[in-house]
Amino acid sequence: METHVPHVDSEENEDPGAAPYGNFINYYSFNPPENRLGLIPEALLENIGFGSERVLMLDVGCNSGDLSIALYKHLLHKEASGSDSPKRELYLLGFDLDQDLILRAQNSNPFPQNIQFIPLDITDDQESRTVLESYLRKFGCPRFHLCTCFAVTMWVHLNHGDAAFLSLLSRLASVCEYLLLEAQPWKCYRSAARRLRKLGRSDFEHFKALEIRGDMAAHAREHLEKQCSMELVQSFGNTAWDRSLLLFRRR
Ligand SMILES: C[S@@+](CC[C@H](N)C(=O)[O-])C[C@H]1O[C@@H](n2cnc3c(N)ncnc32)[C@H](O)[C@@H]1O
Repeated sequence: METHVPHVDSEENEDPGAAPYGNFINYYSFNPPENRLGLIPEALLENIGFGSERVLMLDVGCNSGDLSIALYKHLLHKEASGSDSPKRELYLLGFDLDQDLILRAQNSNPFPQNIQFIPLDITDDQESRTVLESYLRKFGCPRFHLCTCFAVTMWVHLNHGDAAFLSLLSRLASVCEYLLLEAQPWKCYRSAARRLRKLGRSDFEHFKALEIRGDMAAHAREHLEKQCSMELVQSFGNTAWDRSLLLFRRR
């Protein structure tokens, strides 16, 4: 029997006119957390050497928090099984520029002691530095142990240009020991821009002028390795939307 599933192969096929920063209100109905979680080992934190100590995570552009929370549970699962309380102290700070999405994340947060969601625009240099440093200071940590940035780079790039794309990567590298990055491939940029045009709206401000184009994961890797003292340690493979999940570490 044939089932009719809407043909959605990337978020850019949704209406970017209504969500020009990728701030889709129903994101997880078409890209459920499992799509990414399936590629990420449950024992990731142990594998990268964070034994039983306190671990701080940062999730950049967390939307309504569904993936942040699912990832939090995923990474605790292994150790939590067989005992009532997880052995590890895991804290997660998720932020997004969309206040409504953050409100939803806050209202459905099952672990408010350990997970915090706040509104923040990563392209606001001063504010993001102040807010992230103040969070880290509370824990007496110089950096987050793990920063995740899923499907955000393209939106920063399209809306703010090449320099902002690179400084996003530099900023992330400067605040963490490990960075798990899912950068949207170039074909997604084209469909996001095409879709906007179809809706009769003008292009993303920077789309035509972008010089960084082509293999976006390779560009990100080059910048992180050459300019940010990071190195690629592992690729977890490609998601159903053909995006690679790359893990970098501070050298
Ligand atoms: C496509 S969604 C991805 C959500 C989530 N990271 C995931 O992959 O499941 C992109 C998110 O990035 C957020 N975003 C875009 N530009 C941002 C910025 N400059 N600062 C913070 N968040 C941003 C959007 O509001 C949106 O929620």
